[in-house]
Formats: sequence, C-alpha cells, structure tokens
Amino acid sequence: MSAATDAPMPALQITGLVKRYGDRVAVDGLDLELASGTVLALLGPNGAGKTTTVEICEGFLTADAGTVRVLGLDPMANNDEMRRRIGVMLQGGGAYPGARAAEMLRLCAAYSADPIDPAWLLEALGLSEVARTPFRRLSGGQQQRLSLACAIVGRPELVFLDEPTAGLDAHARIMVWELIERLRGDGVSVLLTTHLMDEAEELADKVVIIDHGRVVAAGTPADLTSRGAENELRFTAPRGLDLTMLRTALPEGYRCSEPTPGGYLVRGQVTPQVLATVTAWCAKIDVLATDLRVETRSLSDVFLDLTGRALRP
Ligand SMILES: Nc1ncnc2c1ncn2[C@@H]1O[C@H](COP(=O)(O)OP(=O)(O)OP(=O)(O)O)[C@@H](O)[C@H]1O
Repeated sequence: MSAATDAPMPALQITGLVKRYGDRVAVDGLDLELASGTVLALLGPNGAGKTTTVEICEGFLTADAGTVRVLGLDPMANNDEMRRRIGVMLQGGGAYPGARAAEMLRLCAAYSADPIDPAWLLEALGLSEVARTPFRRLSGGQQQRLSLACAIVGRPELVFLDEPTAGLDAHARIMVWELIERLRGDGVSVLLTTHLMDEAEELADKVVIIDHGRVVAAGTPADLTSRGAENELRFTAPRGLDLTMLRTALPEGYRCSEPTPGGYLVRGQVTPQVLATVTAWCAKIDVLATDLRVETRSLSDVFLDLTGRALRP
C-alpha cells in the first residue's frame, strides 16, 4: 500500500464548494480540509460565508456545486449515518425548549451508545446550578453552553461549533476552551467558526481565513503571523534624526521612518543583525535609543491585511 493510501481520512473535506442565494454568491469555490483529531478555526468577517459552509456540512443546506465529505460521507445522501457520528450546536434549544437543562442533556445523551456523563458535563460547563431550569429560562450564555454540551454529550467523532463562545463572559469562555482542548485530547475533530483571534490562536491547529466565500489564507496560527516575515522594530530617540545613514546600512527592502516626533520605526524582518545595525547606528551618532522593542504581527493584523476589515470587537 502506498503512503498516500495509508494517510488517515480527513474528518472533513470540502472541494470547490459553491452556494448562491439568488444573485448573491455566498460560497465561491471553497476548498478546505480538516485533519482527523485536529481543531480547525474558520475565520472571516461578517457575511464571509462561514455559517453557510457549516450548514452545508451539517446537511441543513444543499450546495450548488462542489463536494463535501464529512467523515467520508455525503451530508445529504448519508445524512442519517453522518448525524449519528457528528455533533452540532443547535440554536434555540433544538426540539426541546421547554425541557429542563439536565433533562435536555439526558435526552441528547440517550441517542448515544456511550455518552459522556451528563452530570459531569454540566459541572464542567458551570451549569450544575441551573440543571433544573427550563432551557428557555436560561440566560443566553447558559443556553449557549447547554447547546455545546448537547453537541458533544454523545462523543461525536467530529463536532461543528459555530461561534461557541459568542456572548460568553471571560470565565465561561475559559470553561468552553478547556472543554474544546479536552475534546482534541480525546481525538475528536473540531470545526470552529469564530471571530475571536485569541480563540483561534489558543485552540486551533489550523486557521482558515475566508472572505467573499473563498479561502484567502490558511495555515497554523504561527505560519500566518510569520507570513511575509514582516515585523517591526520601534524605538524612541531625539526627534528629527537624519535616517539616511541608517537606510544605507540596513539591507535592501527595509524601511525606516519617524511616524511620530521622536518615535522611530524600522519595518522588515527584524533579525539579530538588523537589531545590531540599528544600535551601531545609534552609537555612531551618539544617540541613546530608549523603549527599543520588536513587535511581531498578530493574527488580527494578518486578517486586516488580507480582508481589509477588522474583526468584530
Ligand atoms: N438565507 C439567505 N438568503 C439570502 N442571503 C443569505 C442567506 N443566508 C446568508 N446569506 C448571505 O450569504 C452571505 C454569507 O452569509 P453567512 O451567514 O454564511 O456568512 P458568515 O460568514 O457566517 O457571517 P456572520 O459572521 O455575520 O454570521 C452573506 O452575504 C449573507 O447576507
């Protein structure tokens, strides 16, 4: 058998996916692969096509073109089998909005041969105190966490989490992050949509940035933030220094400027040699640079460069 055939099947494979709503193209030839047992974060500005993509994968929407394989299955043709093996966060309590929290989770667990203990899961998500509260009387954040619990109680092989921490406070968000880490530790594959960069950086093995229904960048968070290897060196020194000599001393392609009076900026890949060039120049002109710091680009900067839009706060 060749190495290619030995490779584990991806948990999710999307090829050339297209979805239109009338004249509007919501997903425009999207390709994406989620390796088994990993966490993939799908990032994109409002209207980028994240929810549409996830709903096609879950079998709630039909595609206009392209192929989607969820655990090797066609979400439409093999819907029943796929449903048994995946976890989906339903909004609004799914079919049981009148049921109490614990009761609802037990109902979801009953579909599985080997569910996670519902009481443990309620505790892990900080919901034990509202176990007897009907779903519709829970706060938004509690409903959100209960939906997450319902999605994973059956030990799915792959779970789709559409903005799982939207609207949660910092404490609840950490509980959800810990649970997602634990899922990954148990070998569960996770597709997560989020607009929170720290969430993607914290949890995802791979980040896929989409805009206008297409992939604009993909890689590990570290790959994406080092792409172009651009970072910057900033320092403070007396205002109005002549930068000509520094420009000559730096390798080609580096830019230096004084964007604010006395605030200097060198852009390009800041290597130890570049840092030494800058400090040698300071010594030569007898200037003491203070507040010298190297700043790397964050995932938010990369996102802004690629899409021209900031993520929602
Ligand atoms: N039922 C619908 N009818 C018509 N247009 C739709 C429908 N659902 C989504 N769209 C449009 O398709 C595009 C993609 O929407 P989608 O909800 O998939 O994006 P998203 O990335 O999930 O955005 P958000 O982060 O705001 O949820 C948008 O332009 C949206 O207005």
